[in-house]
Amino acid sequence: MTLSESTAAPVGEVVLEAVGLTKHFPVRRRLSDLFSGTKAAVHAVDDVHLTLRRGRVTALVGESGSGKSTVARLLAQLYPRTAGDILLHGTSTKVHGGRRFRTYVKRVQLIFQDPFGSLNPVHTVRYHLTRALKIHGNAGKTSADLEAALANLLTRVSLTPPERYIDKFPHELSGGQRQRVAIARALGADPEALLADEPVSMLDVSIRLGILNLLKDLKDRLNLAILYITHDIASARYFADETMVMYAGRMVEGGDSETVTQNPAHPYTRLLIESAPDPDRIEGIADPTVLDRGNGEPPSLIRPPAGCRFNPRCPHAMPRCKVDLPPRLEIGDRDGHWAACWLYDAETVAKEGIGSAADVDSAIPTPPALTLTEEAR
Ligand SMILES: Nc1ncnc2c1ncn2[C@@H]1O[C@H](COP(=O)(O)OP(=O)(O)OP(=O)(O)O)[C@@H](O)[C@H]1O
Repeated sequence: MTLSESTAAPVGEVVLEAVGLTKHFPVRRRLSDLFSGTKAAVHAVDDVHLTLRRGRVTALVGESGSGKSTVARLLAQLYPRTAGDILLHGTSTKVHGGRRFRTYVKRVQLIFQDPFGSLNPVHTVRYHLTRALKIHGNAGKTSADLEAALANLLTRVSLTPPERYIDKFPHELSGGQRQRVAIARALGADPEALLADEPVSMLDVSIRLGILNLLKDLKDRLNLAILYITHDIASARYFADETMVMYAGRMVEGGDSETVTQNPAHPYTRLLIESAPDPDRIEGIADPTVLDRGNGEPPSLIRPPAGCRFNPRCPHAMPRCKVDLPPRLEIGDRDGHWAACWLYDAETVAKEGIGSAADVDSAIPTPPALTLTEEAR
């Protein structure tokens, strides 16, 4: 088997789309819920729209609990969705295990954050990769084909020479090498899309950039569509073509990565960037006053706030923000840059007059240029 290097599909071709994707996890009912007839649920993901294209990385950024991993698991069809749709090459897909699931995961592969947990400690690299190749029909017909395919996979993730790694057990490898094996296993399916859920967050800081560079190389050579999930918005600027920001289960801003990270529009994105570790700030840690200005904690997802979910923390909240959910509004600086924020609706601002987008610029100045954090280096 040879991996389909730079396959014939054009760069930018849409592979996977989330359309109004929603996931509510039911929570155990209390006695009072029984009497009131309410069904409590964690609103983990609400009305998410995103598009993954060949040869492009889309970053999904947000703080812990914002729903990023749930989006990845929904796209991987590991969870049934509450509402919305997942389109693979424009066709609605809903699979529950079995052959249809296998056909789906051949095209869409998930890489987990923990390379320790995702590889079985009692099996060698050879076992893990052979299994992936066989399951997805890429092992060839002869043992020589299989050996060539195994060597090809290990070479593709820069574990060379392959014979040095092929018979090792996971515990004999470093964290970075294990993550490379996990990526090679995903490539064994010869997929079109990779869903990378915080692929470097559990790795030693010194090897993170190597794994991100590997994914970038795979994107280019194999023309893969990559979803890169991270809480580190600086690495999104470095690695992703497009960045989407999530807050409390909803998308709040999106656009090309350079614009979203250098000219963020949504007050939440600005706070996220200001609170990102920055080597230029004292000891490289976040300025504690920054998030204070944002007023505390993310909201309960069992009873999320009405209107914009960021309104209780937003220093610029207007009365309408507490009532009406803001739609995606074009910012106008770059094609495709949008924010779900009433500050970009001239009519609302004129009527409620509390703080226009221009006022936000002076109150929360556009943060300084983001550099790749020490963490991601
Ligand atoms: N199986 C589940 N049952 C109930 N609630 C869940 C389940 N999985 C996730 N949640 C809740 O859904 C919300 C979103 O979680 P999710 O893991 O998707 O966020 P995240 O942004 O990926 O966070 P992290 O970066 O910490 O992984 C959280 O409130 C979480 O507690």
